Amino acid sequence: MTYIARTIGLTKTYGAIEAVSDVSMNIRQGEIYGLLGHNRSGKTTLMRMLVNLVKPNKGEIELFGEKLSPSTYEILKRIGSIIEYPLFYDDLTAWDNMDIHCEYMGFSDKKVIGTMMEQVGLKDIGRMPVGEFSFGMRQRLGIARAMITTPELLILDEPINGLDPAGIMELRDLFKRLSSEHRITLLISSHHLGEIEQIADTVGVIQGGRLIEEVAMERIREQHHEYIELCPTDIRKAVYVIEHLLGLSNYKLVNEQTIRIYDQDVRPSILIADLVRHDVAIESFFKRVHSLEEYFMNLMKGDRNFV
Ligand SMILES: Nc1ncnc2c1ncn2[C@@H]1O[C@H](COP(=O)(O)OP(=O)(O)OP(=O)(O)O)[C@@H](O)[C@H]1O
Repeated sequence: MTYIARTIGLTKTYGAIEAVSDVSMNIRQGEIYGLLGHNRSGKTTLMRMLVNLVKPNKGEIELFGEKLSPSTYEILKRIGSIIEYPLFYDDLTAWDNMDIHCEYMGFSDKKVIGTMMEQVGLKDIGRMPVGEFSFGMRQRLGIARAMITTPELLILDEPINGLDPAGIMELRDLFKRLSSEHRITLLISSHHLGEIEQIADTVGVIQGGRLIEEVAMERIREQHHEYIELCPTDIRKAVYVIEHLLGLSNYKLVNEQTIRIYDQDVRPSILIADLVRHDVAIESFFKRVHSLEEYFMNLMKGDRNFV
């Protein structure tokens, strides 16, 4: 397993506040890692430590397999980040802003500006002053700027905050493209469960500075699919009919009264009709939809700050 970034027991305190508490996170190469947590849960502090803007009190950070130290410089060039609100010279065009940034970075290949502007969908409006940009356009320009050095890891703190639905959709597509077409690893923080759920391959849930969960979305989806639960009057007969006459094999006996059917293409009304047709009476029945939201809500113990 190749990890592009790892933290081991990372802790940062500000006076009496433990902003980040014993966090061990693992970001795999090429994935979109969603860091989910409500306000003041420690997301920004964690990200700032990853790029050496804040020094941890305890713990270690490994980037591209190398241990980060206060004097690390070279490996940080392989990372692009927007951790603060991206600032630009508003009177200058997007293109000029990018150009100035290239000079500042000592980066000579300006052709790359065009490529980056195209990737974030701003090529045609590169000559427009940034002051006339919408919030979403500024965010995209910020991402283009963070990508100018073609980073392998892109760290974005709450990039969709304040965007309208169209802007959110555009950024979501951009993130997916950066990950799938350009093989860039992304670490994205958000307090929007729905957003993280849609884009992330791995989700890290941070609460009160602690990483309380780190899990592949695929695993959560596998574990939380829907099922039909029914209590027939004669469970043996019901099992016989379900297995031999209806050909369903993905079921489980929960106890002596209850059966759960996990086959996803079974329509409840048709199942009941089929069972009744084979003389199996049903005493109770319900369809369970265990949503991802429910999973995370349980994890956060009903923390309603998530939307
Ligand atoms: N420079 C600082 N000095 C003192 N306390 C700080 C500092 N930076 C962060 N904190 C505190 O650390 C905790 C975590 O803050 P952090 O900004 O990392 O959380 P966050 O999840 O990014 O929240 P938000 O989305 O509101 O920025 C908060 O209680 C915050 O007040």
